Amino acid sequence: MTDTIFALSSGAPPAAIAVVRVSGPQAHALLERMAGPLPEERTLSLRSLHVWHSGELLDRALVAWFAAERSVTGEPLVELHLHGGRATVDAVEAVLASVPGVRRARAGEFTWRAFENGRLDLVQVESLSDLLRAETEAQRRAALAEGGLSGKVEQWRQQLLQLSALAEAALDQSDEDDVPADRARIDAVAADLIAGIGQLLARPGAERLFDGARVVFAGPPNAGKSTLINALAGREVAITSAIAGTTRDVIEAPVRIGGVAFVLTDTAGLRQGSGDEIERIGIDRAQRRIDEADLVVWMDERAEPDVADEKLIRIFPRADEPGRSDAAPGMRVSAVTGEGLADLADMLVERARTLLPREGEVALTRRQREHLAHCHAALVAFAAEPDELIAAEQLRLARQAIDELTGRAGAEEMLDALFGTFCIGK
Ligand SMILES: Nc1nc2c(ncn2[C@@H]2O[C@H](COP(=O)(O)OP(=O)(O)OP(=O)(O)O)[C@@H](O)[C@H]2O)c(=O)[nH]1
Repeated sequence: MTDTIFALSSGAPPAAIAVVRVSGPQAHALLERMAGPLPEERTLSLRSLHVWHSGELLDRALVAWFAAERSVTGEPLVELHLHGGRATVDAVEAVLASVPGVRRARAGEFTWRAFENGRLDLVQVESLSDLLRAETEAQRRAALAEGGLSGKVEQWRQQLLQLSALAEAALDQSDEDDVPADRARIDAVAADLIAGIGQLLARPGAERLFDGARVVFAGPPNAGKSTLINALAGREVAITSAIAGTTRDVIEAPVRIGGVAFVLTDTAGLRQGSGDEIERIGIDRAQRRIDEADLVVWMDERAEPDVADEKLIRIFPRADEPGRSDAAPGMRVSAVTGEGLADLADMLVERARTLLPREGEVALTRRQREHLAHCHAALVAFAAEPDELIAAEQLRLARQAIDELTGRAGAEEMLDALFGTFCIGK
């Protein structure tokens, strides 16, 4: 029999209220034993909780229970809203744990059960995972929007099933010359699917939102890269010194600016013809970072950047220093006086937003994109395939890709990785 699991789901002690959730076949019986006859379903009711064998009072708490058909886990579920002191929570948990077949939940186990019981599909689990780890406003909104993806995918799956049925019927009829295959309808459904999925694939992905837009600061030794990163980050993240070549490797600082996540990367100064082997390796790495960056803050007024326009931000650093030319290209910035810092921050946010999913729009994670891209490719191959048997195989591949996307066809490793991101009690 399935274990009944419990966990503190919110309000780590000491807190005003600590919610312990209990899910599994014994959940309702446990509540009855502690609190007496079950109150109305899905309604918080005040009850005294007792240790049933000794009669000892555990807490006066708000309790609620949910039938399996209406619970988030798809199992009998109970919530105990306890007074959030350590001793109260410990005492209740100890009583629960003393019952055979009842144990503490592992990380993500409530969500896992919801998935197993068909309450959530994998796309919904991912958006929940994103919501729980959202740290910026943009991430929170995107995770909520992601919730809408599941419905869209289900609609595509239905269309694919319809397409498969049509193609199957056409295959059966192909020997009978007098019955025209419903080719026009097949083409229309396929074209619709290809367009819809293609549109979503063309949008910026969700990973930048969570991983942060990658900004590389590039320029000669002593340009003030590390000092500028520290000023933007509002803390010491990079080593600064007056000795040219201080930053020998790459230092990354995850920061939030204007509600957007960034990773600011300090690179070794791009000095040509450096004699020092270690410094040269640092410079190679810097070049690679520039190639991979979303945005490059170029801090060298004497050299022309070898960086695509759409990711280039040119600044004129250390602008406060006497004798610095007024005619140099780029936005004047001083990490010391603060001149131009707010403008630079605004520009970073503005440029980063063009790389990020638009607010409220569904954005795909890497995993989702991969499966949808497979589905899309199979559909395109299907539409172009004259041989009906090969075309049917392409449709099967498209269906498989969708099923992998929603978790109907399981890839165990991926499930482990995903559920590993949840905390205990979720
Ligand atoms: N006056 C003034 N000095 C600055 C400014 N930014 C940096 N400096 C000074 O310039 C020197 C070099 O700064 P860093 O931030 O270490 O320069 P870097 O580009 O990271 O140097 P490398 O690590 O060698 O590539 C330090 O002495 C800083 O204090 C600025 O805006 N104004």
